[in-house]
Amino acid sequence: MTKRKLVLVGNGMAGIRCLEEILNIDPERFDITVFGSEPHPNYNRIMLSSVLQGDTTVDDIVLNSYEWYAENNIQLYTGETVEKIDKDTKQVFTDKGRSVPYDDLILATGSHPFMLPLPGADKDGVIAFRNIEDCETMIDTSKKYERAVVIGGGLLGLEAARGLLNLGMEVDVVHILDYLMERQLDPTASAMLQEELEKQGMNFLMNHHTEAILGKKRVEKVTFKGGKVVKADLVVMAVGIKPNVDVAKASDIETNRGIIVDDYMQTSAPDIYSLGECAEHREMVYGLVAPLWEQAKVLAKQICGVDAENGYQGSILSTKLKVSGVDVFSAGEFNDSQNNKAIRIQDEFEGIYKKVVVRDNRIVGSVLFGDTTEGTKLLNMINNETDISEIGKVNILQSVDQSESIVIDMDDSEIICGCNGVSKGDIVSAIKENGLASIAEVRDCTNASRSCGTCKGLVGDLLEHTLGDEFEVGTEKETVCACTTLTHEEVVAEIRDKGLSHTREVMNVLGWSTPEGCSKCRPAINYYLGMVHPTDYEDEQESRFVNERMHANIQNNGTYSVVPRMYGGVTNAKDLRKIADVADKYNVPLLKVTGGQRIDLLGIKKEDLPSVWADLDMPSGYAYGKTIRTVKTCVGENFCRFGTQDSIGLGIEIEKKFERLNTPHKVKMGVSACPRNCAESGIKDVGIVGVDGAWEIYVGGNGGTDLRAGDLLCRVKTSEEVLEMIAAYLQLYRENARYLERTSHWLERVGLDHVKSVLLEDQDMKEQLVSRMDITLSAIPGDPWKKFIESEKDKEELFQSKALEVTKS
Ligand SMILES: Cc1cc2nc3c(=O)[nH]c(=O)nc-3n(C[C@H](O)[C@H](O)[C@H](O)COP(=O)(O)OP(=O)(O)OC[C@H]3O[C@@H](n4cnc5c(N)ncnc54)[C@H](O)[C@@H]3O)c2cc1C
Ligand SMILES: NC(=O)c1ccc[n+]([C@@H]2O[C@H](COP(=O)([O-])OP(=O)(O)OC[C@H]3O[C@@H](n4cnc5c(N)ncnc54)[C@H](O)[C@@H]3O)[C@@H](O)[C@H]2O)c1
Ligand code: SF4
Ligand code: FES
Repeated sequence: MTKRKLVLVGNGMAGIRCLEEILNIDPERFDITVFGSEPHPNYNRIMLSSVLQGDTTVDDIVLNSYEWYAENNIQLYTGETVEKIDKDTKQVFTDKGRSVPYDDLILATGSHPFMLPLPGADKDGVIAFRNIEDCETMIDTSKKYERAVVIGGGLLGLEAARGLLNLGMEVDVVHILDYLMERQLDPTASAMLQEELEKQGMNFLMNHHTEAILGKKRVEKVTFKGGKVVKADLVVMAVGIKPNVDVAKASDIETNRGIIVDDYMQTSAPDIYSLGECAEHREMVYGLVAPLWEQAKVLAKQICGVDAENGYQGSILSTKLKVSGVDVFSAGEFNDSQNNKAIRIQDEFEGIYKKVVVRDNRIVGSVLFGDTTEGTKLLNMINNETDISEIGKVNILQSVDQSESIVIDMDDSEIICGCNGVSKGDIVSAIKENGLASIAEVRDCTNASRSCGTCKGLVGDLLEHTLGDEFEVGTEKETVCACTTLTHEEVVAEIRDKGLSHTREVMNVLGWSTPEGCSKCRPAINYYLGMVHPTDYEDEQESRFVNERMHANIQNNGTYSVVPRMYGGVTNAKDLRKIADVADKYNVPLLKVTGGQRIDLLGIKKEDLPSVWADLDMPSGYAYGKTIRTVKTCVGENFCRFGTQDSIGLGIEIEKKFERLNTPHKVKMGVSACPRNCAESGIKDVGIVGVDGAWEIYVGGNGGTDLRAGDLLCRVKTSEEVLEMIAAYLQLYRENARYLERTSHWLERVGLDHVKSVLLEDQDMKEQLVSRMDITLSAIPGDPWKKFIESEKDKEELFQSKALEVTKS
């Protein structure tokens, strides 16, 4: 039987995916010819952001090598554009004068980036961000020039801006509206995103209408309505895309915004089909990859004469911003409306916001910020229209979190990794056939989880489900960040083994992919170096989170909150008067007693911080640090009729001993003098409870998002023993936890039994821990507020230093 001639116009993600599906169904059916305007084989366009951000290379993003085309007998013409189709004689004509006949034709021509028709838009240095060449232009430009302006605060603009920052450029992001990513986020998530990105060093020109691009041959300035002018050596336009309908239009195939197709991807012309960003289905054109996988499946069946059942029914959109250190997910209907109700969780301390939009007991949309682990699961619930009436509404996010059954119940054809179109069936067979045992191995073999990472949880569930007991949760290699392939543990081991002593040295010697590191790895390395070399490492303030560098907590309106130290939560009339005087003098809008029994002065202007500290003349309460925060105490034996122990005395002693100690994450403690637990010792990182003639020590408690009751570590008789056990426990945590891992998570990871075996059964080890803690405590510098009050130079540096502005604090 003679093969049918299939011509594919567009050598991009949608077209080639469809060919792969066709080859799976019936590899002998067609003689295939592919035309692509770009001079490359098919590559993963979505990974261009990662190339720009320095996380991967152009070579690594090729999806189908030239060999793949050859092996499948596909005639590929790269760098050649099809200009016209003759529907009567069934031929295509290219810009190189070639004509090729077809029996079936697929148009997968993608989109053109939208370029604002501004005066000066044709100058050198004005580009889009769509292909490998754009990416290379940005990388080259960053070697010679300093200032970039990105127009458009959508997904593409923000990913481009992050990449340019990584390349060392100063970046202004111009956005026409007053909130970012309005097509994906509600105003709350958008405001949180902007704040995080500002901390990373992005400068936003919100509500700005670009008017012109100035310069001789090359761009030099950008001007805006209202007269504002900014300098620019590079302008990247990221203001949306328009479907590429050029060849369809030139060939009288019906188009609207895109090439109009029916549910079987058939255009108005016989034997001509279309899919991907250029296709318009039920008045929708898509700008994301997930719909392409579904369209490719339908079209492959249709063109191979296999029953495509109901055809393509449209897709629910979901996106995730690919910016290192910022987790943002959005799916479906995310805005409030009359018919929808929303469930929201917002944790301002951890910078987490989760919103699930529900209609008629079905989830119809979601926005996640700060923690996107539930993204793919929620998307599946949206797609499957899961009835949630049986799930307590308030607990829905938790329920989603705990749901193990989603992957089990999924069909083999359902997509686990939307970015790379990898189905459950693909992953399960890869695990079985290749003996894969970790998410990294699945990623290397199937591409699942290679891009945005949202699907990692589901891939892990699948591994667990497929391998059963052979899969150990937590054996996953979790790298510090995308700059390195090393885990936290490996980095610490290398620092110790190789005697590394500076952040830059760690990055150089350990082969970091980015010379400056990023907002995830720099604070972590800074912490590890200080932990390993307690007496001689000079803390690198530039690698600290903004709150830690400013020694105050930045608030949503840009002012700061100031919390002075009150050991054990005890104060006196003199300190209260000073606080009251400061409140009057600086018009402090809010004075608030905190959960840790301190007084918080909120709304302090940045420039007033040193004088407020001077007037208070009290030590810093470190309410902003990855350190010992507070030791909360109950009144205890001095006043309470139930108290049998001096909880206040012990609490103050603990706080004085461990104050200013650097820890992987914040540490909160509590001392209660009886099991009534008025100081909430049961939900503290370290909680002490007085019982008849003894103290019980609880560890790993947490009163935050992941509420956890502490585990009883031991019971000791004296306050000296309490102090010693805390020293050993905290040192064990400091040496073994990953940076930004709370004690509760660390304890769950390593297990209480392990901690007990070290602290209670190995006296030698315990003594060594205590001794290392003593050395560390002896080298802790004095109060930071005092330093700024006493030194004009330090004060100046506080406001001027160009420190790393990092994300989560
Ligand atoms: C930087 C960046 C990051 C992105 N990140 C994400 C993401 O994280 N998640 C996500 O879902 N989506 C993302 N996208 C969008 C995603 O890449 C696109 O939706 C997807 O590539 C569309 O595939 P396509 O095949 O329809 O079009 P394309 O990939 O654009 O392929 C079309 C190809 O056809 C060629 N062509 C056009 N006309 C002709 C012709 N007449 N003759 C020959 N060849 C022709 C074009 O040159 C092009 O190579 C991103 C896009 C960019 C630019
Ligand atoms: N992570 C991802 O999923 C990802 C990443 C990059 C790109 N993409 C896709 O690539 C395509 C292109 O992305 P995009 O961000 O350019 O498109 P977009 O349409 O999503 O966003 C464009 C943004 O530019 C703003 N804008 C429009 N005109 C402007 C002007 N004159 N000045 C300033 N701002 C202006 C809009 O308000 C909008 O927020 C989209 O389909 C997007 O979904 C996706
Ligand atoms: S914990 Fe016990 S001793 Fe302390 S205040 Fe409460 S009741 Fe009194
Ligand atoms: S869903 Fe983005 S990498 Fe899998």
